[in-house]
Amino acid sequence: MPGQQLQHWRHRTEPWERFQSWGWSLCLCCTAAPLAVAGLYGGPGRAAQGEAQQQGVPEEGPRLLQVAVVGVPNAGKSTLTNALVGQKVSAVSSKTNTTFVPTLGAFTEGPTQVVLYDTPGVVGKRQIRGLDHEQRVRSAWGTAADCDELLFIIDAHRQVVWPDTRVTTLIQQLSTDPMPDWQCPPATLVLNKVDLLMKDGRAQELAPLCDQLRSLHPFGHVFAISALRRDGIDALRDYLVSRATPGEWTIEAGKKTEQTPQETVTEVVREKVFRRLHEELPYNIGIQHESWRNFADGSARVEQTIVVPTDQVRRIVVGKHGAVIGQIGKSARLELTDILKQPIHLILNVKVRR
Ligand SMILES: Nc1nc2c(ncn2[C@@H]2O[C@H](COP(=O)(O)OP(=O)(O)OP(=O)(O)O)[C@@H](O)[C@H]2O)c(=O)[nH]1
Repeated sequence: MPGQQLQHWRHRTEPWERFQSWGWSLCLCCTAAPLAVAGLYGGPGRAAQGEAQQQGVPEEGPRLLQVAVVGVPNAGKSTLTNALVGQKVSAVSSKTNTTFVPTLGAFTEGPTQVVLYDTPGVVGKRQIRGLDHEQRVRSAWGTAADCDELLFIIDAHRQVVWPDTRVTTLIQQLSTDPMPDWQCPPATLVLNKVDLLMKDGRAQELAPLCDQLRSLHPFGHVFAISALRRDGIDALRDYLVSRATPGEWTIEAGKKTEQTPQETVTEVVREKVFRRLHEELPYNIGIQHESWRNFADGSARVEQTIVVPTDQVRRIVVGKHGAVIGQIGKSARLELTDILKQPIHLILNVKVRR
């Protein structure tokens, strides 16, 4: 397809040569597509912009790209959003459906702002379980429909090892009808968790997968990445920057999210709860913000309540002698102190609300 380019993944810590043969096989898999080496993509990359600014080139007007990160549960949407933004804006856990509502994060490069919406995991109509689930899926597609660009992310390792027809069906639906009046924005395919394929020695299976998925939907570009290890993230960022068009920024300059600090605490606490207890917990657990008090030494006391549906779940979350909630609080506090750049004293309560 003219103009299409395949960005391929490059391992940061290993010499490029090691992956060159693999890169060529990807190139061959899409014969009409010129191979663009990660980092050499023709868009206005960071290096070029920095150079322009140094040379005193006058600043252009603002540019904007709104991007929806869409995929099945657990594909790595939140991990990718956080990696692109460069800050935790969305909860990540191995428990599926950690993301309840679209979460917004942004990064800026020179005159360009890229706003990312991390959406709840989408599934086919037949896999929807209950009204709540239907609303989450609908909100994901609704967010995508309003964006300029769609990143459709899949767990490439899983798809190679256990090919899942639900994923391929969803990709087919991108061109048709995930929701009424749907018009798919320009879509990019993101093959995530390539680190696991490398580990299993199955990286060569990415090329046929890429071919198969591109035959189901006319993806403009394909990126193979590891969101967890940040491999391929810079190339994807540069590509998104190159897609922006003139437009006013929607998030204040210098900010990466519109989340209030309270919401950031809630998101981090939620992630830690699900990470620590993923198999044991039901989904209907809420995190409620109670209070925030700043102290003269620059620290803050933040109190939140984990709302659980039964006494049994409360006992699981608290743990023996408070061990579990203690660990959750400690890891959340350390991460929050890092994100919010102020020492956080985190008080977590656990309450039953049926
Ligand atoms: N090995 C590996 N694991 C990853 C990668 N990206 C994400 N993960 C892991 O996959 C799991 C799911 O990641 P999330 O980012 O929460 O996935 P999601 O698509 O947002 O999930 P939902 O919110 O449930 O839809 C987590 O345990 C991540 O650490 C990757 O590139 N490599």
